[in-house]
Amino acid sequence: MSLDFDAVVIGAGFGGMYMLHRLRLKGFKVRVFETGKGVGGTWYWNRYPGARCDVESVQYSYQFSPELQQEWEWTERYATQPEILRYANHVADRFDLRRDIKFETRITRATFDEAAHAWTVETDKGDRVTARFVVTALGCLSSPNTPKIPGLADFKGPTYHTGNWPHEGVDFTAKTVGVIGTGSSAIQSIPMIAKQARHVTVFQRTANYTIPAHNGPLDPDYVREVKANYPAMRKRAKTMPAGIDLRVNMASAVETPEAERLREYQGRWDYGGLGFMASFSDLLLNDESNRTAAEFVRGKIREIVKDPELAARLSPRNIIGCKRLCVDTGYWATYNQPHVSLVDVGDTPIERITAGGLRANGKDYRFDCLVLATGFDAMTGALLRIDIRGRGGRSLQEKWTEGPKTYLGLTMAGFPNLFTITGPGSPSVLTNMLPSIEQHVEWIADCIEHVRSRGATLIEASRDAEEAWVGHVGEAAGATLRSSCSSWYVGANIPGKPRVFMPYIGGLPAYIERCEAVVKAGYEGFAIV
Ligand SMILES: Cc1cc2nc3c(=O)[nH]c(=O)nc-3n(C[C@H](O)[C@H](O)[C@H](O)COP(=O)(O)OP(=O)(O)OC[C@H]3O[C@@H](n4cnc5c(N)ncnc54)[C@H](O)[C@@H]3O)c2cc1C
Repeated sequence: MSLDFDAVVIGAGFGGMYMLHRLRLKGFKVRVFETGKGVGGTWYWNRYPGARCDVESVQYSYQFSPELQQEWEWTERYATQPEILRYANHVADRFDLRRDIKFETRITRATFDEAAHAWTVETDKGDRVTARFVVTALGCLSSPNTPKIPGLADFKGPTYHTGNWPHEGVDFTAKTVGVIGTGSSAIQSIPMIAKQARHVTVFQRTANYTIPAHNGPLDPDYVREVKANYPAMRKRAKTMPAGIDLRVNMASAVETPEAERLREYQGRWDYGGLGFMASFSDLLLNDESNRTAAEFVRGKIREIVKDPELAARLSPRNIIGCKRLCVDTGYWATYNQPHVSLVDVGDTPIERITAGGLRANGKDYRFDCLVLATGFDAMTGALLRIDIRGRGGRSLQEKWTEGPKTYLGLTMAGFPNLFTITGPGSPSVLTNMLPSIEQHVEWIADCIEHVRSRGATLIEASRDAEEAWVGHVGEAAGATLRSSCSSWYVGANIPGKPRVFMPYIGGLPAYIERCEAVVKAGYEGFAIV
């Protein structure tokens, strides 16, 4: 059987773009399919006001190409969505990627042919192509979650989802706006929406923790230093649990005297960003330690928000780090403005959306525009929207009824020749995603090359290897406070989704070591045919 492609890659975000480049370098014939009209993935879709990265720009960059690193100039400590999208387009131009990407085409089905050792992939545009390998680069946060609130279709004004924002932008001037959600996208966008809107009403189910970004222009001396040391930074990223240098303080919060502990938190707060969670090494291991950090942030909310009753309602009650920590610019202070109000819908959920607003707590709230900052069906959502059929016609949906099962977050038993970039069971969303993506792409490309070099046509994870890895992922999660906490990491935001801690929490270095050991042992846990 002659195949159309060596590999089909699904998605043209940072994962799919690098996968295409890497496989091409090895001489493979590749076709990428992408739903959007352009490259960039997350940064193509999430165009809401205030969207920006929470990992510093110089580190939220590809690290595989020294030339790319030298030529690209980031302007701010945390780049905005338009700047990151420009970067993605620059990468596509530099490596001439577009000629192998079919845009505006969604993959709807992928079926494994056991006799031919190949996949047949079908699209919503009627394409039907065959390939030896399929690599999904669908993203962990790419399937927007629209909650099933009764009456959503009754709303007469415009409704916007932060994860699928209109490309022409939205002008909220003189409008009243209702925002549902207080996750990361809400925390970034509410201060910006409030700058334009006549009134903003925020509907909050769970208060969230956020740390100031202290964003600003990049100091040219700092950029020069970073550029001079990029190769070292790449190596170092892979030795850090989160894929970035958060300057982890190895001390325990509870064993540190209070004055010193508060100094550490204050220093991290003043510096800003995700490093706050690295103030002490046991914040996610010990309830008491976690409480000291959580209480520090609650104290800050009380300082910033003038109305004590409002400050109390904005103060999170769950553990800090339950969800990915947010990084903001002026979030808490936004609530001091008279035209911004907060409605709690945690204990009494929204009853229904109405033609002119919504009804909650027995009260009607009216607004012109509705913003759904309601997040994503994380990690598995985009994969399960494709009808993927492995051996015996068995679907991925059937395989994952009790939660996702993978070997290394990269492959699945029963689904030969299929690879998942940042799949469930890999560190992915718990890290700076760029080094995680690069490590996956390089591992997958090497693996495919290895199969070819053996004159083989099939590689498949064994059930035993998969079970052992799933067990290890669960054990690692169980050792932290995160596993028992209600968040999208465990699918808690999606009704009916199995409650399983999906990413691998053991850290990037341990994960990379395991992936490399598997290769050294001759692709241990795999059958190569
Ligand atoms: C608002 C926001 C901010 C973020 N900030 C950070 C940050 O600061 N640091 C960080 O490390 N990570 C961040 N992330 C995570 C971010 O998703 C990753 O950093 C990275 O962009 C993921 O790249 P990707 O290529 O894996 O996936 P994505 O960028 O999600 O790309 C996946 C692509 O697959 C396409 N696709 C999906 N299904 C199909 C299909 N069936 N057929 C065809 N195409 C399909 C989608 O259209 C999309 O373009 C953020 C995520 C969001 C949503």
